[in-house]
Amino acid sequence: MNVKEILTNLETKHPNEKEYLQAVKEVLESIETIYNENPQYESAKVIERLVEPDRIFTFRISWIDDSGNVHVNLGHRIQFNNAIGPYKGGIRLHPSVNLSILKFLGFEQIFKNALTTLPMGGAKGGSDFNPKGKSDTEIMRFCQAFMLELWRFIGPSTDVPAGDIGTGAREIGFMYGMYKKLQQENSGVFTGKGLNWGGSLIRPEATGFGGVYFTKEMLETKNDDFKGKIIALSGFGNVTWGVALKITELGGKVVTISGPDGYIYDEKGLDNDKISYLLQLRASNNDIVSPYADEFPEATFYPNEKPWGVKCDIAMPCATQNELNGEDAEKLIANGVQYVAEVSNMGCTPEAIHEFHKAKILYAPGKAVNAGGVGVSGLEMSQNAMKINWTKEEVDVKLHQIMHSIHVSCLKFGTEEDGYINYVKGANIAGFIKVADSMLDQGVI
Ligand SMILES: NC(=O)C1=CN([C@@H]2O[C@H](COP(=O)(O)OP(=O)(O)OC[C@H]3O[C@@H](n4cnc5c(N)ncnc54)[C@H](O)[C@@H]3O)[C@@H](O)[C@H]2O)C=CC1
Ligand SMILES: O=C(O)CCC(=O)C(=O)O
Repeated sequence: MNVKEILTNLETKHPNEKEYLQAVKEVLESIETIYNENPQYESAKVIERLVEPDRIFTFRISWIDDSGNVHVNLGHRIQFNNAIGPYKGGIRLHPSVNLSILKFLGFEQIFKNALTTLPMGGAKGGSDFNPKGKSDTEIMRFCQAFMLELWRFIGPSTDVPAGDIGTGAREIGFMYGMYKKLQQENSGVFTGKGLNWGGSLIRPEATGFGGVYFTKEMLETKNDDFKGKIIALSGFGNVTWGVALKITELGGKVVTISGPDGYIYDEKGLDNDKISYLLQLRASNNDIVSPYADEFPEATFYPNEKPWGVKCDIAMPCATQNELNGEDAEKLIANGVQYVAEVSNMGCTPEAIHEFHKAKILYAPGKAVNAGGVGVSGLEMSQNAMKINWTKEEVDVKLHQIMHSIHVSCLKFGTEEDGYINYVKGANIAGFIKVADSMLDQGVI
């Protein structure tokens, strides 16, 4: 494989898809050596087949707001690769959604899902619908209209969507309700469902909890733990909530959260009441974090700034892609950061990752750190298929096993000669080998 040549071809074909090209470049650079050492990959054109989605569905969504006005949005589902199992991945509802963003997310999802040890292929979907300021009935009408198009392409053994930015239990409920009405079946076609109708315990917490379990293993490579550590988080959504909850339980202190309007510094740290308040803040649909400082006056709100200038031991981006850049990384390093665990998908830019690697700071990518979310989605699928419910403890044990196994894979493929762990390389190689070998087994299709 000639990485440069493949990237040049992709850039020519998809010139405006910068996030997708960024995600592909990172994976190709990580796997280049192992790929070229195994000529069977080249002769089966594994990479050329892997970098293009199996198919993309794009559709118009028309819906009516509470005042009777008609709105039109675009919806998409990218079914990227199903070599190891049914297509699986979340649905993002955010005005920034476009094909480049969904393709990068779907591409990352292939390797992430492979790392979980469970049989799930990679997919992603979403719409440029903006949930900000919408009423519950408007969200319901949008979700129903979205599903009116998507239902024909998904199914419990074909493609199983779930949540992502802007899609939580409420939206999954509305989408699942419409799917069921159209398909006339009550099956595990979504994950992240409500507990009363087929959901799994711990799925809401799973991305955050899994991220913390993975970070705990990173710390343990240096005989370290969370006790007394200062942690900077971004975002205030589902993932930030789960991460904050588990870190606090393990004795760490979360001092920042953030939103598109700026960041909050809370020197005393988030306690359980403050963490519960995050759920309220997210459910308000205003997408601003500043009300936290009104509710808890000991905290300070810094408008239009990111949280990466504060002094912390561990940084965990939890909001969106490319939210931590090279300059942010330099600031974190100057302030003594020791570990960076990316919980958002592709939260760090290539320049930031370069800075962390150069400074030998342990940095792990989203596809490893946040895989607990889709991991527990896989466990939800298993429970649905068996028509049983596991207890909280049973799910949590399995989530620990999944995160431990991902960490072991990263060590196996990412440990360098001097002992430094390159988690990017480790996660990409481990995920790639499983998918590529499955593609070889199944012939050219
Ligand atoms: N929900 C899940 O199970 C999983 C989520 N993730 C990733 O975690 C991240 C957060 O997702 P959730 O917490 O589920 O979503 P959410 O909708 O609950 O929260 C998203 C947070 O990110 C912030 N945000 C979104 N877009 C932004 C932008 N353009 N600029 C600044 N802030 C922005 C929002 O203000 C909010 O605080 C995303 O990168 C998502 O892809 C990854 C794995 C699973
Ligand atoms: O639970 C899932 O199926 C997917 C969650 C997700 O979208 C992700 O891992 O980025």
